[in-house]
Amino acid sequence: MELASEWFTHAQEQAAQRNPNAMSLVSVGDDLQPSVRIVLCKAFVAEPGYLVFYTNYQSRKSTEISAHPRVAAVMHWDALGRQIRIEGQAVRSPASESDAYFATRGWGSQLGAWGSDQSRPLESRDKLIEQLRARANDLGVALGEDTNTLASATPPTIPRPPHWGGFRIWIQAIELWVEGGDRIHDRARWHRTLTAGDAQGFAAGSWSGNRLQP
Ligand SMILES: Cc1cc2nc3c(=O)[nH]c(=O)nc-3n(C[C@H](O)[C@H](O)[C@H](O)COP(=O)(O)O)c2cc1C
Repeated sequence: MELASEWFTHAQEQAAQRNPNAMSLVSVGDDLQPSVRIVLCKAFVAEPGYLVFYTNYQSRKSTEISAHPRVAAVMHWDALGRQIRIEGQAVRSPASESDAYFATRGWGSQLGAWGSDQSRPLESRDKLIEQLRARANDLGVALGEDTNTLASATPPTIPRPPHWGGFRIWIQAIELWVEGGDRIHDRARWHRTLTAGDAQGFAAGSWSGNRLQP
């Protein structure tokens, strides 16, 4: 976990690519159909071993995770020749942590979290703008000509919507992959057991691991 966390930090520092904290996140529906999308990893907590991403709690991914908390994720830094694969279980972050992160976002992103019912059907782009303006109005935020500008000079205080927040992915298995010449890559995988603890965490067993053939 320490090494994986170092890789994650290194990729940010090197600005290895746009969104070096992007990861593909897989969830599974009731019909066992996996679905995948990119989300941004906002924290890599080596001890006790979880990742954090933020999203709409009513989105497809969140609905699937609520019913089936087992997820998989992958990060890939092409310029660095590195990949991290993760399997684990997702639980909602504590509300206080989501509040703290939400408060660091710009007002535009904060408003966006209120304005979009992520993953729901949409009649037209215009309807979305209408919805965004109406919700901004409900929050007492006056927008300018377009939705990217404010009518007032002072940035508004926008609270976190109850339907938006973080998930912690508790890591049960992790593989580090380093690109090698002639496809002779270097792979190692570690795993541990996770036993359900309190609502927001797990009791984790000790890690064991081994190298894998490329
Ligand atoms: C680079 C990039 C970063 C993204 N980051 C997030 C994110 O952190 N959270 C999020 O909910 N969606 C993020 N998205 C959008 C998701 O990929 C996806 O479209 C959205 O979450 C809806 O997914 P769902 O319908 O499966 O729930 C990102 C997309 C891209 C391309």
